[in-house]
Amino acid sequence: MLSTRKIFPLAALALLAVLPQLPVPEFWITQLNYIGLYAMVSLGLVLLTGIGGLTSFGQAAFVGLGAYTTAVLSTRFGISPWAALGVGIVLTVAAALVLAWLTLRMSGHYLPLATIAWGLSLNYLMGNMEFLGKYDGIQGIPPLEVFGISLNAGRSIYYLIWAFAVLAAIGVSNLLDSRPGRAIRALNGGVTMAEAMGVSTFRYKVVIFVLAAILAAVSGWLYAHFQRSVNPSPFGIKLGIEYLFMAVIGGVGGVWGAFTGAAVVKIVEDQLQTILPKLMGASGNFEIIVFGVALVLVLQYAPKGLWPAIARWFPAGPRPRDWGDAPALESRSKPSPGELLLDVDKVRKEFGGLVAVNDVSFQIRAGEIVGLIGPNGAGKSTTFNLITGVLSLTSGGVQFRGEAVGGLASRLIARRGMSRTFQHVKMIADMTVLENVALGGYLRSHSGAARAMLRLDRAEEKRLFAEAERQLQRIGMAGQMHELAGNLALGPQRLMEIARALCTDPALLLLDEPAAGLRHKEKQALAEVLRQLKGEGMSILLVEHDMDFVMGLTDRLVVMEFGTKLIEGTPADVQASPEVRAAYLGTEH
Ligand SMILES: Nc1ncnc2c1ncn2[C@@H]1O[C@H](COP(=O)(O)OP(=O)(O)OP(=O)(O)O)[C@@H](O)[C@H]1O
Repeated sequence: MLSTRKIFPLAALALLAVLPQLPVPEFWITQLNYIGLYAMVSLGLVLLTGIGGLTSFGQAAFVGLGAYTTAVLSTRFGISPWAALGVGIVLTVAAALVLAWLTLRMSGHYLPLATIAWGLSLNYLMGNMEFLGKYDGIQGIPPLEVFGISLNAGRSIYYLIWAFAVLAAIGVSNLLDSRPGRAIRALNGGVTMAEAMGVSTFRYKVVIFVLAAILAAVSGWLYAHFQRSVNPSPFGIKLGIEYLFMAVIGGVGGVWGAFTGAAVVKIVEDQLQTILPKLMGASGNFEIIVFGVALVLVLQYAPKGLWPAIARWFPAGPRPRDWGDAPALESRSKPSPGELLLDVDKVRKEFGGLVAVNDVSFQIRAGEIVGLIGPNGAGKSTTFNLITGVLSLTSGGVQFRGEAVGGLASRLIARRGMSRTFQHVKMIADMTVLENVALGGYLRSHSGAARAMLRLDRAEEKRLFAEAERQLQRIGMAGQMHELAGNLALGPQRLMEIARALCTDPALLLLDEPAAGLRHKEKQALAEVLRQLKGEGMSILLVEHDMDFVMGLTDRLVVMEFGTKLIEGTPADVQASPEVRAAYLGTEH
């Protein structure tokens, strides 16, 4: 039986295919052509802005690059439009790489500003270069040919436009449901978690920026051969902003939001362009005002855009469990019990004049659970972040399995077998528990974006889901694997983070205040899971504020106060220590 989830896209595809054969007025075919072209560009923005959290106002310039490349090459040099498409894509990738290289390492507003500058300058270039026909542009662009058929009418190029648009949508949705897709979806919540899972966040930012640019350039190429002429006006900053409108109004969270947004904006814009000047009694682009107001309203009342409201009618079922017989992922050689695993040697961190961690040393041997405790502000989290590479050391060193890791990026430390959770849970709230945990298997798998888009990664995906399910079983959460992570209570969310860390196949598990904010019952469940992991031979470093929680659980405790190691010993030693009592009583009660 086909579900409504499957029937809807098939019906939409069938309708798209027969429409030009029906007596539909030419006007609507033209509208649909524009919607397909616009949707491709806003699809790139869904990937870039909605999923990856990066904003670009310069997509119209990439459309222009694709359009002008084919216009120049086909009219001035007689080069085939298909070859010109290849050249356009190469130029686009080169321009996108340069922009990405310059801006993506910087945080904040550099990318939006750089894309505005890029959009303005390219548009200026188009409008002022003799060679590009200045503001008149280039006319006489030949029609496209496919298998000897000339696509010289709206109804014939329609098929090519929509073939590209549908293929792009399928490629992007395949990408989002894959190993690189999970890494891309992790970008939006900041880079720390993704890096801790071994993801090079810079690389994926570049990947989505380049992909979005390619989608825009292909749309521009189709546009040029559909219009048969180009001029600078559709590639300016106004359209750059309009593409963002489309993505936001339709819904930046998913592929079909791009199509919804393109359709709504194109159709409403046309109507407004005829109605508003009549109402106002003057000519002008009054629709911009309406769009501005609409955008504010959408952001206020439907921040996820219009598509999620439509998608409610087609609820997705749980992911079919087809990984039952998938072979296990490869695992690393395990340290032998008692082997020196982590050697923290006089690590120091200064923030300006404040010494947050003052030459702290301790060791962890394989099979131990060590607790790092101390009152608020003692420097526990900073020490933890120094070990995991989130912060750089002022001085001192960290050795892991005999190898110096101090100063390495956190993703390189993760690669060596340290895996962590976070004091404030970091997850992808709109992904299922299973998918969140599968992100932990990132470093144990290899498929890249191209394989994912072509769906060549399914065997590896099965192995990843099988591993994620195994880790969820290990912590007793297999029953919740299909739930959205954001819908879980804090206790299960913290356990899910532990399963995600276990999915990396760690030699050492680092837990940052795992019991913080948990209710008594949830703390008990967590302690039970940690005891069981210890029973299985897992080595754990636990940063914890709650003394009672660590007492019954750890082999050894390192107590910090004011950035310095106060004492190290068994829980009994620590409990009996007058200094520790003073530290806790003095600062807390
Ligand atoms: N990025 C930073 N810049 C400046 N000071 C910082 C920074 N991070 C931490 N500190 C300071 O370093 C000291 C140690 O902080 P840290 O968060 O490591 O303590 P903690 O023991 O983990 O405390 P808590 O239990 O409250 O998390 C504090 O005085 C804190 O204000």
